[in-house]
Amino acid sequence: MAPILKGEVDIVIPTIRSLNFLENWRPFFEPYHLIIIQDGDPTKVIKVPEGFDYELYNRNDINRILGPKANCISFKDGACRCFGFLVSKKKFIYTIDDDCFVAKDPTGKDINALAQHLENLTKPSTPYFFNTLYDPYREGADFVRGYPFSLRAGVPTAVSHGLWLNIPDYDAPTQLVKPLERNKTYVDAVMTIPKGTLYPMCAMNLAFNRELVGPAMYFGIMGDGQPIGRYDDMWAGWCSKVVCDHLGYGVKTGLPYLWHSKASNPFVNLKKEFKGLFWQEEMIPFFQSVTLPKECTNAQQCYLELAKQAKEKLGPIDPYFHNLADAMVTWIEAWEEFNTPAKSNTNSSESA
Ligand SMILES: O=c1ccn([C@@H]2O[C@H](COP(=O)(O)OP(=O)(O)O[C@H]3O[C@@H](CO)[C@H](O)[C@H]3O)[C@@H](O)[C@H]2O)c(=O)[nH]1
Ligand SMILES: [Mn+2]
Repeated sequence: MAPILKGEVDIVIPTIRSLNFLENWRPFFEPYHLIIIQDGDPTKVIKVPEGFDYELYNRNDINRILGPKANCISFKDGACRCFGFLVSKKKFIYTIDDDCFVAKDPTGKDINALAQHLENLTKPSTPYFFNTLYDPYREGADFVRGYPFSLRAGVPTAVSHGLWLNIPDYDAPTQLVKPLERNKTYVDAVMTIPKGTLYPMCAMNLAFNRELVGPAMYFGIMGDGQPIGRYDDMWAGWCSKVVCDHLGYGVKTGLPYLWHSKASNPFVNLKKEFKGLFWQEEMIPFFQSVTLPKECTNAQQCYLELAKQAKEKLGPIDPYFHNLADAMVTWIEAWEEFNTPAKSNTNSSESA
């Protein structure tokens, strides 16, 4: 079978380890283009398994390409992945971590996670009314009795959030008290997260429509030099959900699963997450109450408005939020620069 939407997808991988996991994904990823963000020491040479089509950026490349704007891209945190979203020219992004492997469905068949994400993204979402049989557009399902006919066309899907077998995406305190917990439950469902409901977005197995929501998929300033780490995907998830709700786009969660073989250390994670564990109790109410003016009609405009409101409402918590709001503005400036047709050549350090 021909690979689905071959020319319209980039796979973005942040890595501070190795890319050996790609061997496991070869049958599914080889037809697609990879954007690899090498985090940490830029002098380290990382090997990309033979046969993959890729471009690779290390910190020196990011600094050279973005100049002063490079300070909006995190160092020593998986948040660096959003540089790949910025330089991509494709409609769809699939992003995955380097400690994730192909999972099996209950029949023992290998799951093609990317294919399921593309299926989710190319079919509508239903954020305004919940369908009790979950995704009505899946084969074998439909809208149940009592579902408003006026809403059955759905809305465009902007985000597809996949899940994880084996090691779940727990915060450090939960990991510490449940070191042996493993997720063995495969739930065969895809559902739209209702309008007005936030969720903890994990970037381990995530796909999105870059044209609809790319500017809102900014992973913040985390890691080296920052008081917080590992809240990158949470921040992007809250921002992008608010933007999707405002613009009338859908966010789905559920299938596909992959197999996460956790490589991060919960004690190290606790140090990185510590402030976030407190701050999230104020960040979330901010996102729950934020409203965007009707004049904001695209993701860039929404995101700049969010930056303004975040500075005003979250700034009093800690000076970090002032810097984060400034970085959000820099990100949009970079997005506009890179997403105008004349500025497409980034000269990555390697390509195949
Ligand atoms: O400094 C770093 C640390 C990590 N990376 C790369 O980022 C991904 C995820 O890292 P890791 O597997 O260590 O993290 P987990 O706790 O298992 O995963 C979740 O944490 C999230 C928050 O960052 C992440 O999105 C979740 O999936 C790997 O590819 C690392 O190599 C990095 O580039 N720099
Ligand atoms: Mn991991």
